[in-house]
Amino acid sequence: MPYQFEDLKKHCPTEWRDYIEHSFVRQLGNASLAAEAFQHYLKQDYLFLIQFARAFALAAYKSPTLSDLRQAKDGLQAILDTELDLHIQYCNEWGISEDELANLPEARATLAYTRYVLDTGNRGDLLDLHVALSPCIVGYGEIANWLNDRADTIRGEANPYDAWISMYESDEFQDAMQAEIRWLDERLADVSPARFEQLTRIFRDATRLEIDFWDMGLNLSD
Ligand SMILES: Cc1ncc(C[n+]2csc(CCO)c2C)c(N)n1
Repeated sequence: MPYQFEDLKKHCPTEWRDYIEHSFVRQLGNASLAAEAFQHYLKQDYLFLIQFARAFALAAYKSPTLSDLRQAKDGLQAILDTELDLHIQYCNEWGISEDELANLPEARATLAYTRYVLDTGNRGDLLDLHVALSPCIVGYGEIANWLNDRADTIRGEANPYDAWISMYESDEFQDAMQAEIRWLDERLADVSPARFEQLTRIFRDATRLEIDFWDMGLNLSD
């Protein structure tokens, strides 16, 4: 049986569930999340996205074909043209300028996750890098869908975090998630069991670092 993206998730079910169904996510959905926690998360996510933009640029650099280049470019473009706009807009509403954002110190969870992905991409090949990036791309799309399926999720003006959910449930992000899964399915089909084990480790580590990122937001840790 050839491997598929789904098999990566099957090899770390507990970590994947702890990431998707994290308390931060539940509270964001039912509008009970403390404003300070969301602010702390979103400010750190601005810094995170700048490093992740570099990781997608690294994927472009490591791309041998035009279609691989396009896949990397789509990720970079989504960060620069869509995702960061939401962060800048929320922060403007709170009176935080972009200059201030750019000069914030990085929390340890931000440093650990972003540098882990960049290092994995630097020393490994394009597949290692895409596997390291996949919990972020696929996870946030899944989180938006998971929240939408829950009865206690509050949508619209009654939830200050509605714009966040809307962004990740949008066709643009859902399509990007599907494109990433297709890209990975095609490459994973050819890997050996030993190589799959290596990739599973990367996937699990990146998923654990996503959990730490939610914890950082909830606990206001720096
Ligand atoms: C900690 C953290 N993890 C994942 C995302 C979501 N995300 C980051 S880059 C990207 C792909 C292109 O937009 C997506 C979906 C985030 N914002 N912050």
